[in-house]
Amino acid sequence: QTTVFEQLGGHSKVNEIVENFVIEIERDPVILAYFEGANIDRFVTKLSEQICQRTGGPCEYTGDTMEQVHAGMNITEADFNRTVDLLINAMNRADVPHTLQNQVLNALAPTRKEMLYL
Ligand code: HEM
Repeated sequence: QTTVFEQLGGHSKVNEIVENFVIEIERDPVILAYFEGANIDRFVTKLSEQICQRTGGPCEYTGDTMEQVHAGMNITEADFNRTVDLLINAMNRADVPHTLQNQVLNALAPTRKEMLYL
């Protein structure tokens, strides 16, 4: 059976989603505020790895834990949901079909409880 990663179309589509996601973040003043001082190149690399790994692709996530990364940001539920909306916009702009979008979101959903209100 094929993985979600394969159904997406592999690395190039994951990279396209993440690049679009960064553009969406840059357009959203509320979420952009969290990224002041962040290393965007590193964010792109590590998030791509993580999406690849969690969707069943041939990658190993080499970044810090979700708790470590997001600690001190005090991310609210509303801002978490707002960020998910930006990711959905990014996937729409990358022409990812909706059923597949849901599978990507399901693959990332477990991270939610690892970063809220830390
Ligand atoms: C779908 C949920 C999310 C996932 C899977 C995720 C994943 C990641 C990953 C993989 C990194 C890079 C880790 C590293 O550098 O080792 C990162 C960094 C970051 N994330 Fe998230 N994230 C999520 C949601 C959020 C939300 C909701 C916010 C804020 C509203 C946020 C703010 C940040 C910031 C500011 C950084 C950069 C930290 C720095 O470079 O100092 N993330 N995230």
